[in-house]
Amino acid sequence: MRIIDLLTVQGGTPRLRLLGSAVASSIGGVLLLATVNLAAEKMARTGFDQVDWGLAAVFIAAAAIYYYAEVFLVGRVGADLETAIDFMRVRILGRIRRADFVQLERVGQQTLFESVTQATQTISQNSQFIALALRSGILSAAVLLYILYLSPLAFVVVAVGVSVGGWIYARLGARLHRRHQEMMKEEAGLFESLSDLFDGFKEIRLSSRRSADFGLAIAEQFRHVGTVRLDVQTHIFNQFIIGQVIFYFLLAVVVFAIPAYGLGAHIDIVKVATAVIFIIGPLSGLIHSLGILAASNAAAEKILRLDADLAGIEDVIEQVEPRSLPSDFSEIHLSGIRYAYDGAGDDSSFAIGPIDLTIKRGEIIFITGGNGSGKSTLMKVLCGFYRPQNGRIDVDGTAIGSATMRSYREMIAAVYSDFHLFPRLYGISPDRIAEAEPLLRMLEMDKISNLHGNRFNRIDLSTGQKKRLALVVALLEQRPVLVLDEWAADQDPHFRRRFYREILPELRRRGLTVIAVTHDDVYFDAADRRYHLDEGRLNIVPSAAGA
Ligand SMILES: Nc1ncnc2c1ncn2[C@@H]1O[C@H](COP(=O)(O)OP(=O)(O)OP(=O)(O)O)[C@@H](O)[C@H]1O
Repeated sequence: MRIIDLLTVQGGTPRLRLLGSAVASSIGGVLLLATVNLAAEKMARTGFDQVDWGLAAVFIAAAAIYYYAEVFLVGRVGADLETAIDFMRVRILGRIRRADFVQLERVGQQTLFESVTQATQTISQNSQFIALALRSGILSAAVLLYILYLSPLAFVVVAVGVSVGGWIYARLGARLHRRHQEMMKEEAGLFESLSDLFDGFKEIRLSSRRSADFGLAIAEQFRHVGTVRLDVQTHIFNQFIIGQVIFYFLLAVVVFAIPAYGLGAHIDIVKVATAVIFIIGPLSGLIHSLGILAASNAAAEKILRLDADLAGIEDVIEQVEPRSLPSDFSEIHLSGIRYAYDGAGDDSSFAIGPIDLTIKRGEIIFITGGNGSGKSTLMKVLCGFYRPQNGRIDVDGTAIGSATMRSYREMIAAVYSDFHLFPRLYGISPDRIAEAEPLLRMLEMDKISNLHGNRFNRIDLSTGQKKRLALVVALLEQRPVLVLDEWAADQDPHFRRRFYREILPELRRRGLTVIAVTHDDVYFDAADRRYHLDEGRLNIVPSAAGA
């Protein structure tokens, strides 16, 4: 059971603890049953005005054992599962941070999101059902043993009845499970349509025909999901009723069929019937919780599989002792770099290279090229996210490999075209935060957003404004190399001019090396050199033509 694997992920002995308390709870339960049966039998023999205080004391003790074992069991399972989930979440987040970039892209955000949020939620919401299933299973077995003690024949009858009933119930459950899966699929489709509604709100509002058409389609989807859900509810109800009928039928076998064959004289029918009535509770609990347990188990499987997958795609640079690079560099050299998506040699996949490029310290280099020519891909290779299949990157003659990659990445700050602005500054020491003010002024953001401590007081900004804040953060990192991917594309003409004519020269004065992807042909002269990418091939543009 994957849910139990999840429980034991941190080591310790939760299995034993659970089993111990489930056994204690079951002993308490059977003791309650046996005491009531014994007291009833005694009363029938000695008269109804006689109270056996000894048995009453045993009953209270059994009730206390049952109560405390149950409370411990349910509480403990919940606590153990929450601890395990917290542990797994932190471990998975750590693994995501250390994962190989390309392989993480393949895992996809959806899987990560589902496992870290929805799957963990399913488990923690249903933790009590694990305890219930365990306790109900053991208690049912204990009551069956009690019936065996009362009469081997009654035991056989009840065991066969329970097995047949269980089989019918499980068959119904399998059908229910299939319908449930269908319902989940339909609901996922509905969720997608709702996302369309929010993401495409503007487009929908702009066209009344699209809006009406979309409304009809989504209403139809709602109707369909409603029908499937009703069908699932009917299956659940049917299963419940049939389950109850099976038990009553079992009771009827005990009180009618056994005496009918003249076997009643050898069996204490009343005690067996009481035991059968008693076993209905734990058996229904077991069957009910098994369905929910299956969902928790599937969720645990999802989490554990993601954890294992992420462990398998840990970036190699995390597995080796990092080596530092000299703090001052003179040049970064890319030689014979070739990178192809989806593995080398696949003709259908896009590839860049072979690329030769030398970037000298303090230079401003522009990379230009049409849409899909490979500019962002080159930036990802340059930043060390994509490992080229051929070629190498050198810093002052030192080849960048697994051991030096971390130090190499530490040289680079970047604002990508699909940048993310964190509302908080992470990894920037408090004494550097004071340097943010002049940077915010330089980027004309000081009147719009400021740092309060290490947090921006506003990030509900336009894309161009957010990019300016992202550049502030990149500059606060004080790395020698700055990579900008179409940074100026979202800036207004005034600020675009300021960026190319004032800010870039200022960054050059500060000694930064800037590699910028740009389409702004008016300002190509702001670079020391310009390279043009054409279907993955990089060519220098002679300065007379470009700069
Ligand atoms: N993760 C990926 N897997 C496979 N192919 C990809 C992936 N990302 C990009 N590509 C392909 O690589 C090619 C180059 O993409 P890239 O984003 O580098 O272009 P670009 O020059 O930055 O384009 P744009 O100017 O439109 O931003 C495209 O044809 C794209 O389909």
